[in-house]
Amino acid sequence: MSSLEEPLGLDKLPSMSTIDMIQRFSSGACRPSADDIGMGSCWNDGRSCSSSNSCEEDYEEATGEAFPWKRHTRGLSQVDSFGRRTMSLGRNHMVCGTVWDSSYFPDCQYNFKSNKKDMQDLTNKFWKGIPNFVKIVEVGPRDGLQNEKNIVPTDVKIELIRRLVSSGLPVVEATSFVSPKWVPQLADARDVMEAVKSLEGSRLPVLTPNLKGFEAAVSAGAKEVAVFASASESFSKSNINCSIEESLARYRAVTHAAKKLGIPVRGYVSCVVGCPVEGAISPSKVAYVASQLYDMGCFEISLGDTIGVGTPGSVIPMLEAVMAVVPIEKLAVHFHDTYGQSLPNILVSLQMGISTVDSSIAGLGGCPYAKGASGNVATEDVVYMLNGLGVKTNVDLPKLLSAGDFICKHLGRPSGSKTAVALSRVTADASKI
Ligand SMILES: CC(C)(COP(=O)([O-])OP(=O)([O-])OC[C@H]1O[C@@H](n2cnc3c(N)ncnc32)[C@H](O)[C@@H]1OP(=O)([O-])[O-])[C@@H](O)C(=O)NCCC(=O)NCCSC(=O)C[C@@](C)(O)CC(=O)[O-]
Repeated sequence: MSSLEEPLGLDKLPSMSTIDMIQRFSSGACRPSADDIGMGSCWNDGRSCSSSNSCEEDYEEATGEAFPWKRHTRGLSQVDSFGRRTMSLGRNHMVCGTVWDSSYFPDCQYNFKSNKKDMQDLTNKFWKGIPNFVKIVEVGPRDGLQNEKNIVPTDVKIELIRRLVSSGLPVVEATSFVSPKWVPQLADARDVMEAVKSLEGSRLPVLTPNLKGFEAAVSAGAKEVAVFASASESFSKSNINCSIEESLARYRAVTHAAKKLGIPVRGYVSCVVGCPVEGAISPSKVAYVASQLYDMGCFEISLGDTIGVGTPGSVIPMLEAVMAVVPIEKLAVHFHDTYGQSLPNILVSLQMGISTVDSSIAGLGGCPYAKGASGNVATEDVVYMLNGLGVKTNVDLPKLLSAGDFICKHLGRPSGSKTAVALSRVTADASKI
């Protein structure tokens, strides 16, 4: 089967009851232990990886508990505040000449209004496992721009990163120290990193496929890196020109070198539900690669549906297999939106207890070595959904929209974010009144 023709559903994977699993995972069974949260295994003893992360401070302030990324099941005592939560937007945010008025943000207008009893019932039924805070990892400057036909000028990349950082995103993946022959779009990685390395407020990891890339990244000022393996043998070969085992050996060398320097390493697993060549990928393969990355010291494992063929029917069994070998609080999800399945996939991931979500501004993205893959889920759409769920992200939506507007104007095409398109229509209509 061409993996882009049919959605991967339960019939392609071990049979499991979706509802049973959601209930199992939403019952708080996956709550992390107190000493095993966030980047607890990050090498930098004594370094609080959260030190430069303003959202973490807000999170601490909101919950009175130490960050990083401790997941909390929403308790009934929080129901009241949930009902009242809205985005804290000032009025009249300027977005590239557009007036973003908070009264036009639908999630303010349509926030759920109900009595306390109804809210408690709803919370019990559907939202029990959803975390209070979700860490968004913005991958647009890397995953987004690596796939652009026309190479984006360095100063535009730098300005995009600056805007994304100023929107409150806790992590903005800045670029890739890969071979410029393989990805010419990011050949200016050193210049980009040198220009953004002093920006405060967000962590700025970069991709490193081997020791050469790791050393170049560190000498350009990177303080965090990411390695990227695949659950598909064919994709590993086409993306990084080596087998899965060879890639793991390379990444052991990278994590070893990083450990000596106290640099945290994130691990990606791509093709977690489907591969453009091999079709469906078994959850056990994903679990194997994820556990290898975790065992070598990656502080977080991002599970990528690289070609965007997953549905909740295939994502749930995959997550269940990975959660059996890697603690849930160390997992992130990374969905491409080829079939428009990203938001449902994110929602079930949250219900299963995941609290880190990758996304890309304006839905930019795709992998040059994954034919047919479309962009990532748009960050604006993820923030809009999380705002609607009352989940905190600390991201300022108008500033995010402004960043999206900036890059789309540069690229000369409309945003891939439905939220951005809808809100720009709303404000355009309002300005005619
Ligand atoms: C891994 C390699 C380097 C192997 O590439 P290779 O050709 O097998 O490497 P090599 O070791 O034979 O070296 C060939 C040449 O590349 C140079 N080289 C070697 N390493 C580097 C480096 N780090 N930086 C700069 N140059 C490098 C090396 O010095 C040499 O230069 P020459 O002697 O010919 O002048 C190559 O295949 C590569 O760069 N691949 C990266 C492809 C890529 O970035 N793909 C997109 C990533 S997105 C993804 O994976 C999915 C993800 C993470 O987004 C999650 C999801 O969406 O699901």
